[in-house]
Amino acid sequence: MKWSEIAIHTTNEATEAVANILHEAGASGVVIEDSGEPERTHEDRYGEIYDLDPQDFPTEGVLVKAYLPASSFLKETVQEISESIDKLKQFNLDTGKKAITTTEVDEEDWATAWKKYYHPVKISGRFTIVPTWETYQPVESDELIIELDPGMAFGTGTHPTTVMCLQALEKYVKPEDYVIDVGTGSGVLAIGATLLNAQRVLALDLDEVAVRSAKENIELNHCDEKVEVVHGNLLDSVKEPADLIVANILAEVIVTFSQDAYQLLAENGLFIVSGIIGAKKDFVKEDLIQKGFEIVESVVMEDWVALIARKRGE
Ligand SMILES: C[S@@+](CC[C@H](N)C(=O)[O-])C[C@H]1O[C@@H](n2cnc3c(N)ncnc32)[C@H](O)[C@@H]1O
Repeated sequence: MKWSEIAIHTTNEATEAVANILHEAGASGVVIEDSGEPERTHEDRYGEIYDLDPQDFPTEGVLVKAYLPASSFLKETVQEISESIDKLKQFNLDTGKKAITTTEVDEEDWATAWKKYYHPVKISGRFTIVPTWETYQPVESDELIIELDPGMAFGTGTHPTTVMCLQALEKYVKPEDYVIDVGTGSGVLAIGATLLNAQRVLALDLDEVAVRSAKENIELNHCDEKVEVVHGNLLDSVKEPADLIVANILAEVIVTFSQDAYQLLAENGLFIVSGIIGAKKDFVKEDLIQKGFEIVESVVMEDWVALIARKRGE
């Protein structure tokens, strides 16, 4: 699994605000490397003094690093982060050089480090996402727990686009629905639909790694009897009509298969789409209307948009 490391060189005073921006951009964890750190005295939890290697730290200022599952949203996410950092100047915060670099890192480098920062999180009225290595006791009687180890696939469940899809599923999935999840990633939306009592779910992804990860998570959540995971491009291999199609994929990709989605959906069937950066909302909206959908709802979270569209009668 590949991760995108986004490193921002900033100042001490802006560190917390920058870390916050990275969390809001969906980072599962943020690491802070302060140039002053190696000079401080450190004790481990057994009371032994240890030294830090100065080579692991910047020579001046602070490096704030965030890790996100490598995805097609990297360019938009970096742009969003950069704009949010620029806005900090309004609060008279000196953000320093604000040099942003992105690097692809391997699962092995990051796998153990990021888990420290990923904890159970309630993301809607009923859904709580719980990492597999945490124990969690449900608080509400109707709470739905999704256990996840995103491993190498996109979908810690906490990215705004995923959260909006899960919230929409919670609102619109009806028992007995046949649901298709296009670009399933970690399988999080397919699991969500199953927990909401969808009759059957088809989860599709073009990435073999995502297909493996989705299968593992679906089994972990005891949803494998209802969910079929298939390796494939968008809706190319699908013939059977669906009641609801959900896709958290880039705007440019949504418009390439919105016609297929329309044809596959039963009358009044719903097409829930996210992965749309704010500036592309009208572009997707107009495409969906032109293909025969009516927009039922439009939801915004941070810089991202989700649209819920209904297939109008022929
Ligand atoms: C942003 S992730 C969404 C993951 C998950 N559904 C979620 O909401 O967290 C997009 C997923 O779409 C998959 N994908 C991208 N292009 C695809 C295509 N042409 N056909 C099928 N899946 C695709 C990617 O591999 C990735 O797993």
